[in-house]
This record gives sequence, C-alpha cells and structure tokens, in this order.
Amino acid sequence: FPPSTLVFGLLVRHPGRIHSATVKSVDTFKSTAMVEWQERKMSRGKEIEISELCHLNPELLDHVNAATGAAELPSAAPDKASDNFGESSRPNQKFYEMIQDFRETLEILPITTSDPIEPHKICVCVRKRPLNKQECNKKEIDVVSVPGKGTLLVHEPKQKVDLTKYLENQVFHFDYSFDENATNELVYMFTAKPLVQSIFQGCMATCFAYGQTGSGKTHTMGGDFTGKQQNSARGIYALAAQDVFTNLNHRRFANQDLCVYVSFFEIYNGKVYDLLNKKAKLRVLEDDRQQVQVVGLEEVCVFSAEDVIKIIQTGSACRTSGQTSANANSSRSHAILQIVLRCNNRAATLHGKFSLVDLAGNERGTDVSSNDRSTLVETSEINRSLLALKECIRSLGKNSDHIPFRMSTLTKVLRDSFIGEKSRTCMIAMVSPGMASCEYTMNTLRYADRYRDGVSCPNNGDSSVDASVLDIISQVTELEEKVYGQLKRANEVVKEMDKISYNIEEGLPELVDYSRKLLGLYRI
Ligand SMILES: Nc1ncnc2c1ncn2[C@@H]1O[C@H](COP(=O)(O)OP(=O)(O)OP(=O)(O)O)[C@@H](O)[C@H]1O
Repeated sequence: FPPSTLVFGLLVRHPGRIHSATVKSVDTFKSTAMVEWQERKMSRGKEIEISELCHLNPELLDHVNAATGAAELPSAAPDKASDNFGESSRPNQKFYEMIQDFRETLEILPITTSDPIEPHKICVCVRKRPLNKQECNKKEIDVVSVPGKGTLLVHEPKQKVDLTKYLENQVFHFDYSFDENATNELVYMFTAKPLVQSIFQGCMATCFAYGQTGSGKTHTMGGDFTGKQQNSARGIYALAAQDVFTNLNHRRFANQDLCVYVSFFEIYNGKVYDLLNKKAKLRVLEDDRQQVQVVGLEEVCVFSAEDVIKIIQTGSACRTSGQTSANANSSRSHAILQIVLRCNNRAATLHGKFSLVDLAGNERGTDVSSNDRSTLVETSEINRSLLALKECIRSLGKNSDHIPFRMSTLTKVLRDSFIGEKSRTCMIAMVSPGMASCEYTMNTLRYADRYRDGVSCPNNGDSSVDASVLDIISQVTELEEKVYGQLKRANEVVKEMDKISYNIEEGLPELVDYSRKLLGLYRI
C-alpha cells in the first residue's frame, strides 16, 4: 500500500484536520493517489488487492468511492461474465439479471378496477410507461418495478470501486402506483374521476401530469398514440369531459342549471398563449380582490364531450404547429385545459372548475449547463414554476394562510386551485423505465414524494433547486407582496381623489350659479 494512498486514506478519513495552507499539497496527494489507484484498477491483480484492503477497511471503500464518483456511475463497462465468456446479449446484462432475480422475490399485485378509491384533498400517484421501441432495440434494461397499489421501486445500478456491481433498491410509496400495463382509463378512474365529482360540489380541482420529457404526460392527458396519430378520446382530458356531461344529465345535478365552458392555453417562459385563438399572447392581471384574470382568454361554451374533444384537437394542433416558431418544443411549456361549470344565470356565476395541466418536462429543471440565453431563461422559468407549484401545494396541504402563488405565472393562473377548503389536487408523476433515465426518474419521484409527506426539505437530495435560488425567490415574492400592497394603497388614494374631483365637479354648477347671483346682486 503506497504511502500516498495511505495519506489519502488518512486525509479523507479526517477531513476536519485539513487546513487551508495544506490544501494544495492535499490535492497533489489526492491526484497522485487517484492516478495510482486508476492504474491499479486497470490491473486485475492489483484490483484484488484494493478489494481486499477495502474489505478490511469498509470506510476506506466509501471514501474512495466518494472521491472517484465511481459508485455513482452506472456501469458502461462489460461485466466480468461477459468478459470471460462473451455471453452478454445486452449492455448491463449483469444488472438485468440482478433485477430479474430481485423481481422474483416480489409479490406483484397490480391495482385493478375493483380496488377502493379513497377521497383525498391532495392525491399523489405515479405511473410507469413501458419501454418504447427504441429502448427495446437498444436492449435498455427496465429499472422500475411496481409491485402493487401505492408502491414503486427503482433498482439503481451501482458499482463499487472493486468493480462489483450491486443494486440500490429505492422504495417509494404513493397513494396509487400504476405499472406499464395500466390503461389511461384505469389511471383516470383513480386520479381525475373523483375530481370531476368534486367540481359539481363547487370545488376547484386540478390534476397535474409531471415528469421528464417522453415519460408519458401527453399520452396520459391528451390520449394514447397510434403511430403519430393521437387518440384524443382516450386521454384524461376527454374522459373527464365525458364524465362532466354524464353528471350534468344526472337528476342529482340536473336542477342546478349549470352550463359547461372550456378554455385551453399554454404557458411558455412565463407568458400565456391562447391555444383556441391562434396562440394569441394574453396578459395575466390581478384585481384588488386578488382575483386573477387571464384577459381575453377564449372560453367556449360546450354541449357535449365531442365538442370538448374537438377543442382538444384544435388546441393540441396549435401547440404542435407552434413548435417551429417561438415555442420550439411543447415539452418546454405547460398546457392547461380548463373545464368550467357556470350557473346559467345572467352573471354566469362560477360554480366549479377543473384545471388539467400537462406540465413542462422536468428534466429542464436540472439543465443549467447551457450558455445559450434563451435556454437559460427557459430553464429558470421551468424551475421557478415547478418550485412555485410545489410550494403552493404544500401550503394547501398545511392549510397555510399564505399561498405563494405570485411566484410564477403558472401558480398565478391556478390561484383558485390552492385556496380554501374547496381545493382538490391530484399529481400524477410519470416515469420512464429505462436505466438511462434513472437519474431523472429519481428526481421525479423525490419531487412527488415531497407532496405526499407535506414536508419540504429542498436542500436534502433535491438537485434541481439550490438553497440560494429558494432564498432569492422568496425575497422576490416578498418584494412583490410589498409592491402589491403599495399599489393597493395607491389605488385607494386614486379612488379618493376621484371622489373629491367628482364632488368638485358636482358642486361646480352650483358655485357658478352662486357667483352669478353675487355678480347680479352687486351689479359688477
Ligand atoms: N403508458 C404508456 N403506454 C404506452 N406508450 C406510452 C405510455 N406513455 C407514453 N407512451 C409513449 O411514449 C412516447 C412519449 O410519450 P409522451 O409524448 O406522452 O411524453 P411526454 O411526457 O408528454 O413528453 P413531452 O414532455 O416531450 O411532451 C409516446 O410515443 C407515447 O405514446
């Protein structure tokens, strides 16, 4: 065991003893040690030696792993079995076998239509899509298992410094979990269907599809695909619309005299675009009663589920056709379909609202490496809105008085959804099963997990948001609140001045009359 490695071992075991003056020499020691260690890794005989040393001192193994990052990297190297026998039929064959072995120990009981549906104010679910054709061609391995209702496992492939492969099996629990065989109808039944019932009772319901690009958000919300053709009648949007009309005609609600309106818009870079009006750019304004309005948003009165499906097709086509212009990729924007129930009176009073949101791909949230300004703006907007969403739903879960909805345009336009007893929320986290997506899958699951606990620990494992960013956002929000308060006061002053000027104007003719009389009296 060469001295430098020993020094390296000691230094990393006692990091508290390293003083700034010695940092340079420590780095030299470290890099020397790393080079030596890399050389040893290349040689099989030496490999065994390291393995033995690490075996004798597991702490050293952890430190070497941490220092080299080796343990964090999924193996791209061929495993020993295939080295020796050339038997490997896929990359990462060894991991594939380990996962298969693990799965054999699991009791698999997928969720079915006969499982009970429990009422939730905030419901968090997860859906795994099947491996797609490309992934199958590449012989990608599936690292996600869904053993049964609510549970999901990620078999994270890891490798020790001695090249031993192992799985870190991470378990997550949600309200419901859907495997790759689940249909949109099954997912709908447990997620959005209970929310449709709630809007008839006057609730503001919201269903979010969250996940990395290609994980199945649009498939779930907008309908499954046959080739490039999307079947809009089989997505959660359309299934919800069908149920709205079934309820509307039900005698229980028939006497409420309700009518249905639909709007469809997207938010890209903090700006709202109307998908039912050639992507017209709209303004979001807040009045002095804190009511948020999307000014000029097209709200179409609909009479059947088929009407809604046509609207979905029109809006989706508008979304897609815009991909070559300002909105370069639909996965970078949030799409929101709103189904609104209004009383059939003269004022068309709001009765209930269901917002169905296909969120921007969350992998953008971690992509901060780009130098391109527009990508950075996009990334920060997506980060900001997803963070704001998390914070608003958490506040809702805690029945907090303060809902930080002004943090992003997304939460501003969904303000109704986070307030009061009548809010209902469902988050469907979508995950891709492939090993290549493992890191994104973990990010998605951690994000969704926070909702479930109602606990936020943004610095603990949440790679997408840095503490300083959180700080800045909350400072900006505070400033926004202050500016808003000042504006409100200014508004009141203007109103008061208006009143005074009105009074002056009112009194003016009388004053003129009086002056005339005076002039007449004294014959001036
Ligand atoms: N549960 C599923 N079963 C079968 N195929 C699926 C499933 N989920 C997704 N797919 C397929 O995977 C591909 C990507 O899905 P989709 O477009 O819905 O992803 P996305 O998350 O909306 O991506 P983006 O954020 O880029 O819009 C599509 O071809 C879709 O048909």
